[in-house]
Amino acid sequence: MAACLSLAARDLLERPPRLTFTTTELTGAPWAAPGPPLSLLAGRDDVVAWVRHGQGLVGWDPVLRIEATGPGRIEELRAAWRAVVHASWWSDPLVRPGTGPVALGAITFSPSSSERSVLLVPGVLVGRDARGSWVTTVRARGQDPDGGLDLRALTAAAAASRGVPQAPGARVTPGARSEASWRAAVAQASARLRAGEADKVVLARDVTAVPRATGTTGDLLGRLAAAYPSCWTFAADGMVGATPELLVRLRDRRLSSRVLAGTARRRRAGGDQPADEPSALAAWLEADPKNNREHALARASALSSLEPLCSVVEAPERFVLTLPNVLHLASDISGVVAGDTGALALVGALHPTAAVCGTPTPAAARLIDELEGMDRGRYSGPVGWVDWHGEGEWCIALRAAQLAEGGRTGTGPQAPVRVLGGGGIMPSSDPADELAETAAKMRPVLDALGAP
Ligand SMILES: C=C(O[C@H]1C=CC=C(C(=O)O)[C@@H]1O)C(=O)O
Repeated sequence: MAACLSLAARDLLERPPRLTFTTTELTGAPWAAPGPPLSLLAGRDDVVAWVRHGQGLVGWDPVLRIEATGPGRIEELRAAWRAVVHASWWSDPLVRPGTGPVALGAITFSPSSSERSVLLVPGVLVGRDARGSWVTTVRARGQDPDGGLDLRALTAAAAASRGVPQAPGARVTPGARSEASWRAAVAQASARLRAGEADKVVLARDVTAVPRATGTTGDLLGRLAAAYPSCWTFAADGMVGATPELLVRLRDRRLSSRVLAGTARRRRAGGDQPADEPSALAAWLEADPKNNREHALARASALSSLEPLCSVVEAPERFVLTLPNVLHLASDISGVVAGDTGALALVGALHPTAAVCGTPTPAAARLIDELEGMDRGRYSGPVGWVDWHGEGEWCIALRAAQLAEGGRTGTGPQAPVRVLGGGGIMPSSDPADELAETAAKMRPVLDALGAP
């Protein structure tokens, strides 16, 4: 395994590393059967992942880490990745989304976060789409090509797919603030919205989960993906989760985005109480004025950010997205991108959306700074991947957690895990109800850890 080169995006521009990427098609039984790619991460820490419905990308052994902070972080990462691609050689007989040079990244919500925004180039990246599987290996130019990946061993690992171990169980303790103090912040936010400071603000909170036994990031991801197959299960630099919200997908100049805002939580069966019936909850959600107003604001703000960048934008009627823990009002937006705008430039134009910040953006961001009382880190920031010609797929890091030490080897999910969740606050919000909503949004990660 080659050492990982860690560079600030700005410094990298002067002298980008010269990498060689080799994509090879993976054929044969294990690559066609259900199982890979996520099963390849079983037992591993320090991984990257982007998987939905059993397809996507999983990688390990990072060779390059590009870091940026501050208001220019997205643009700096974009420029640095472009410089890396320009300085690289690659061989890619497949030329499909996700083949050839690819970097995965996690970007902070706030420009003033003390955490770093990163793009990571894994030394081994296995991909799978509807047409088949492949692996891309990366080495620094001049590095011994024979020190590369043993394809037979990789295929044997894919064939020996083992089940995901049970969740270890975890103890949950308060994060930056207690539940009572978060409810007080929601009450203050609603009062300030009623006074006209903004239309909507999204407030989040965190809890700390301490697993009761050692586990690995790969196993945690396996449990998340099994429970939430329609969400994007992701991992980059220890930021992990299973998010339902697509910020932007850019493929062949066509853009897609899924805006979510407005939530009904599903209660499980308990005692003699039956579980909530999704169709009844959906009907309630579709008729609820507070949730509809919240969704309309998020949808309008996404459309106004995208319209200047696209030659065509389409946004059919909103619909209800049903997940195991919650239901959301959802709008799918599609468009054709004008000019040569890449995925990271679109991420920069869209972030922060009204689904994670509020509206109008500057007033909502100010309320978050004043009332939330914590650094969100990469939670509710963009997470995703970018390829050699700037296309890719980026979601919003929701239903997510930050593992300690970036999830690096030896610090897997036994070390404290910071789990975060938030909700759109409106003038009429009920603090207790908003708190329960954040708890429902934390369930994916807490269940994957086995927390009660
Ligand atoms: C901020 C979160 O969810 C956002 C996305 C969907 C619905 C939301 C809501 O109804 O409040 C939030 O805007 C979160 O999951 O932490």
